[in-house]
Amino acid sequence: MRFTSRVLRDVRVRFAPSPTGRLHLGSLRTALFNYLFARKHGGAFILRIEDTDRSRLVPGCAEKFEETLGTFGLKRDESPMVGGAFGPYTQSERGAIYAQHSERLLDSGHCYRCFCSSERLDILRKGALRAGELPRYDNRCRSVSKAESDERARNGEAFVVRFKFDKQNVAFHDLVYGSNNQIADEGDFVVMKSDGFPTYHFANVVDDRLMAISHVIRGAEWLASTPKHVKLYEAFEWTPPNFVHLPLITRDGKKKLSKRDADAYVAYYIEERGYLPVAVLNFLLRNGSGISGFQPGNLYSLDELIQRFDVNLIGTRDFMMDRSALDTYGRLAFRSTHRETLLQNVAKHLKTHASADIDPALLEPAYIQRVIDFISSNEENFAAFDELVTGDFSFFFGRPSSAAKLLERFDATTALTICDALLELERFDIAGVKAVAKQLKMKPKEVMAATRCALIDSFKGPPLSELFGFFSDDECRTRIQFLKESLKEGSVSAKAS
Ligand SMILES: Nc1ncnc2c1ncn2[C@@H]1O[C@H](COP(=O)(O)OP(=O)(O)OP(=O)(O)O)[C@@H](O)[C@H]1O
Repeated sequence: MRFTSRVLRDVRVRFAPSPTGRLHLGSLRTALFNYLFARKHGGAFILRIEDTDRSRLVPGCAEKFEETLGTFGLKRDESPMVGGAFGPYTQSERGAIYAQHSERLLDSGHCYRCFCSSERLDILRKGALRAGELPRYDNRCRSVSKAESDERARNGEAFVVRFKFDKQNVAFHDLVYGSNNQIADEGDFVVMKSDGFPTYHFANVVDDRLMAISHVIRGAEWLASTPKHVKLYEAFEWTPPNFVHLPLITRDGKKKLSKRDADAYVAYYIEERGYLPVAVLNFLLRNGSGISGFQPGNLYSLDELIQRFDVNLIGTRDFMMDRSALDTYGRLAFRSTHRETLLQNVAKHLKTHASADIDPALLEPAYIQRVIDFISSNEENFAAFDELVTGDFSFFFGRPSSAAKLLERFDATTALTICDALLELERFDIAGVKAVAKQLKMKPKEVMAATRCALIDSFKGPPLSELFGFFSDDECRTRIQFLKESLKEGSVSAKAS
């Protein structure tokens, strides 16, 4: 069944992360698809916080999710912070709603209380595993009479609420994966835990219904649980929403990227490394899935992505995280970003990440502008701001901090002699360096290499003539003088101001 790509009525989608860690690239991709779908069809994009797993809560996460979505321009129409007519949008604040709905299914006979101890469940689980089977509850408490169940609950006995799961006729249609009857059959599943909190499945169904969600767009790891949800909708006599499961970003082609992967955090790429958000979004879509006319290597704005988004084009193949592609988009993003914005972002990143004793003059817009012009005039570009702080272009914002690099190629006496001779120059230019080479009876190439290293702490990099054009004579002298001092002290760790 093809999905008609037109403006639909009453489209409401939700991105529903659990606040158990920072947002990672996989979740961001799923959030992006939700957002594109909502905007494409004139609908609402909702953020719901699914915090029913109390044991894994990380304080502050939910607020950070809102901030991160904002950073990427994924504007929420409703959320815990934005508010909205269907709130509260945090599941832990919806306890009374779940209790009331579980009562409803207890009354209708679709659910029952289960008093089995955790020891008994453990024995069942281990027995199944020993037999090479999937653990499955044996539905024992189904046979406890209503009167006995009420009595035991009144007496304060601990219980969970289970749903009578009939796995017949559970097929459903998914807009990406098509007809589906995958099923994780664990027997009658829990809807309310003994701590009074709902399970993911139950809260999800109740909230999606009460929040009038038209399309459930989430990662494919939930495909196998969807039959449970379908059965819950049936029990409530509700029409299920449309299901749109998305392929997952994997670490290695198999394992789903998750909050436990330290280098998968969105904040790491934006705040630490300094990639522009639009670069990350394009990176996440780089296999073209869901985007009409997608050309790899092109950079698309969020508006263009909305225009091109088509749910029928979402493929079912999982997507491996290959970070090397991110730099390509990083470079494209810098090239296409408005100068003013770029300047502000560079300054902001430097203020946070450069060393505390950085010369304030280096943070002036005019200086940053010169750096950017210099880099782009060399047909080069940076992919992320951290290249200006710790990477190939860091020499613009920090002087060499030791003579270690120079000593990789020159012995200390030769290095010192070259520094002394360079410091005698009135002007720093190629002719001056050649004159020094002649005076020291060295090859010009060698003295040029030493000079470049004194200026930028590297034997590679822009032509020396351009470096002389960029740095003032005073700055060249300061850098060479510093190196001379370090060589004299024999120190390799002295810090430049
Ligand atoms: N690797 C992934 N690729 C694509 N979507 C994902 C990925 N991981 C999670 N999602 C989706 O992102 C949404 C929010 O997920 P959530 O915040 O619970 O992250 P999670 O990584 O699944 O958490 P956990 O740490 O419990 O594994 C869900 O719809 C989920 O299916």
